[in-house]
Amino acid sequence: MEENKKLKSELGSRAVDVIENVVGTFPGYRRAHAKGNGYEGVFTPNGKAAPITVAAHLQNEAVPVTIRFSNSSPIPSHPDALSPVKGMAVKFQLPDGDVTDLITVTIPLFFAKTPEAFVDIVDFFKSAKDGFPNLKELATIFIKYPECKASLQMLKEMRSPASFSTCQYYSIHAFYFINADGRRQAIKYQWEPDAGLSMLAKEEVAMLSSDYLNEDMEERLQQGPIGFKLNIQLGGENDPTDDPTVVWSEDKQVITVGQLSITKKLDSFADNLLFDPTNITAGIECSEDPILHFRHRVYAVSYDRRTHNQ
Ligand code: HEM
Repeated sequence: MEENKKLKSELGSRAVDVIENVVGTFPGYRRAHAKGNGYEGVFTPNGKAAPITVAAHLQNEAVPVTIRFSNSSPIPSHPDALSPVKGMAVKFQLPDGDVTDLITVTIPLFFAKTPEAFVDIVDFFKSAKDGFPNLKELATIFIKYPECKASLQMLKEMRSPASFSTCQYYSIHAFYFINADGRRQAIKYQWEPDAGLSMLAKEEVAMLSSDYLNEDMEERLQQGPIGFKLNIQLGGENDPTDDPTVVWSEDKQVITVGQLSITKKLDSFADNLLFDPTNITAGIECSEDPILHFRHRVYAVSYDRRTHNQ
């Protein structure tokens, strides 16, 4: 048991090491989603989740939130347009003083089903990054991990968004909601933008500054708050709860459970905040997804290094 725990913890460091091997080390920065900005806002639940979860922020009382929008790249100087997947991390401050996190991205599925697959696949990108993608190795990756193809294909087709506020964001992982009777319901989260979806053509992106997303948010916030609906998708019997490489079908029941209103950019954003997808409150449980649990260890390693100026 102890041995198993140690191996798992080592794999967490190994995941951060492989990222650093591919892109380099940027002391003080997150090892993924390195460039981002903080905002504050309010989340107002509409009570529709109350029959299926006792989670405090999903009842009837509005709660303050801290939000971090980010580029997915581990390179902090990467221009916004070069990093099509965007992140939205939300920390809800609960009435009892506790916090709960919800981390989402603009792609609905992930490329790895297990921690080992993540390490192998990212390791492969080292050869691609050196300018000589080893095609034999790529073929081996596809044979060993065919499930990675769907997300890599989607990634290839993704365009840069007009704004952080015009993207739909997905939790990718499933979670369980637990109600007052102890009943469990599998769910996935989505943030739906009030502004609607808007992506840019390649020619439009070429005209923009490397920091255009931050500038866009500042301009929009001068006009008023930025809104998102929090939706949950209810999982059925055949929807996998342990596999982030698979999306649940679109016709699944989707319920809006609350409204986020982002009001202000945080000037002195304490970037030593840690958003952890397994940091959840009573009424919510992690699914069996091994990637979800692995992220807890990886983020702790990244946090430890960046807060020790490594
Ligand atoms: C094996 C899988 C994954 C690994 C190894 C990984 C790695 C990392 C690392 C090292 C960080 C920086 C953590 C920190 O220093 O605070 C990070 C941040 C982040 N990751 Fe992941 N990640 C994985 C899967 C995912 C998935 C499936 C999502 C989809 C929701 C995701 C979304 C994000 C976001 C949005 C952030 C930025 C959070 C913030 O703003 O603080 N990651 N990831």
